[in-house]
Amino acid sequence: MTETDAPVATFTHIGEYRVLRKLGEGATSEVFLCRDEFHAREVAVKRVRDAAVRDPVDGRYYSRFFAAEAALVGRLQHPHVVQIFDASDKPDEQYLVMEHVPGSTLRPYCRADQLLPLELIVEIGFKCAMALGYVFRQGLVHRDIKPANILAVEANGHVTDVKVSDFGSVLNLGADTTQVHRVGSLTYMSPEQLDGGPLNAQSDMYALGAVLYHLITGHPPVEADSQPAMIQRILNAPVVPPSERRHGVEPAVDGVILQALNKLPEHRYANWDDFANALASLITNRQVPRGNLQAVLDSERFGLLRQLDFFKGFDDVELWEVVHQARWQRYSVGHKLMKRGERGRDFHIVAQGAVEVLRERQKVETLKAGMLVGEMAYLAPSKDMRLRSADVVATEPITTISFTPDTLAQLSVACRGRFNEAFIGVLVRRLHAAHEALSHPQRIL
Ligand SMILES: Nc1ncnc2c1ncn2[C@@H]1O[C@H](COP(=O)(O)OP(=O)(O)OP(=O)(O)O)[C@@H](O)[C@H]1O
Repeated sequence: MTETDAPVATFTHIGEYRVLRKLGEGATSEVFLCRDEFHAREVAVKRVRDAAVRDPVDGRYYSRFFAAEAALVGRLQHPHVVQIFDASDKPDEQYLVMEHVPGSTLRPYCRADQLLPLELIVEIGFKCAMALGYVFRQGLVHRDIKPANILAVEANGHVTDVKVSDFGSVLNLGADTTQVHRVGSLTYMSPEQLDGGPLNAQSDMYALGAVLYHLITGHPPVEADSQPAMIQRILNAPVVPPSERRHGVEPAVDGVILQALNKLPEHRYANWDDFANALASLITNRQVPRGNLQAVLDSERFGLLRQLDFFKGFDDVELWEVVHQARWQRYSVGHKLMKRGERGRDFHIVAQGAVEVLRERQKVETLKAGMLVGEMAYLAPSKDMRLRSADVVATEPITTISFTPDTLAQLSVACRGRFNEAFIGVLVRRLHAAHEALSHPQRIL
């Protein structure tokens, strides 16, 4: 649903949150943009409609859905999952306070006249698969993945990022309290979910496959005139390959999407990482046409970081922080990344290619992908030690990931901790090598 400019009717506050305007509404609730004065930030507050709670038939279900989502306050912290900051479950005022996502949802992009470029759809799929993998590792199955529940961050009319939202139907695999079964939206629902069978990560995989199918083709994978016919088709009818409905879709894309949509959960992906990797490889293997979205896609950056030794100790969430906070740059052969005698505190990690370290024009070292450049000046305890001691020149085209003390300071404490551990590892290895060289000088001759 798109943002509406409708004036807010009768109330100025929801709890302590000052209402600024309405953002959208769903079947049971309205969502408002509000000001959180205490944290000095704007938040989205989802307020359950009084009528929904009082509904004599479905009211208790709505309360359970609300409780399931409210139980996640502070629990899900992933760049592609909408954060839930706070909740109130007073009977007369039930609301959730969430991170505000500026943009809309993926719903408008399912319209045949508003389809997104293929590479962006695959990139969206990759981010959602990684996010749902994180959610599943917390013991949760979302159960209602659909375009309206994936928020799209938009800037200048373009989708730049996505965040999975609306955990009202979440199934907690580890909880022993009674949970509402048979929830979800029919169009994106897996056969086993329809059957009321046991649910696992594979049910959300089917739903994500159905969302991607809709985004690619402008049609859901299964369509029918009536609900019974729809159920029959979801259970039995083969899905038309996306390539038959959109020009330029390669068989490899069909393969990835149709595997997620397999009627049998055991024939889908074994785990979320496999699904995410299958999507990422469509981009790295150039099986989706490359437009001019951005030089390097986030999924490629993420994939690169995962391969680098320096980031071995980082978990997925921390790697995403690096993807978003670092300055990524490409340089051609001969570019001087650093000059001897210069002062500076930024440092780089070579992500692709190689550089040479030169002293008095003599090569002293070649640094390849995953190695650090300039970290000594960054780590130097005093100003006089911050002079660059060598020239560093690209000998191959390079991609660098760069940080300044300021950008590093914006990372989470956990992520900065990982950097410190990785720095210590590098320094110990260097000390060890110097020690070896001193004790066995012949080895370096
Ligand atoms: N965190 C957010 N930031 C910005 N807009 C949001 C946010 N959460 C929801 N919205 C907007 O509000 C609309 C309704 O939200 P949501 O889908 O969560 O309500 P709902 O009542 O649970 O819907 P339904 O039950 O129909 O799935 C969304 O479609 C979106 O436009």
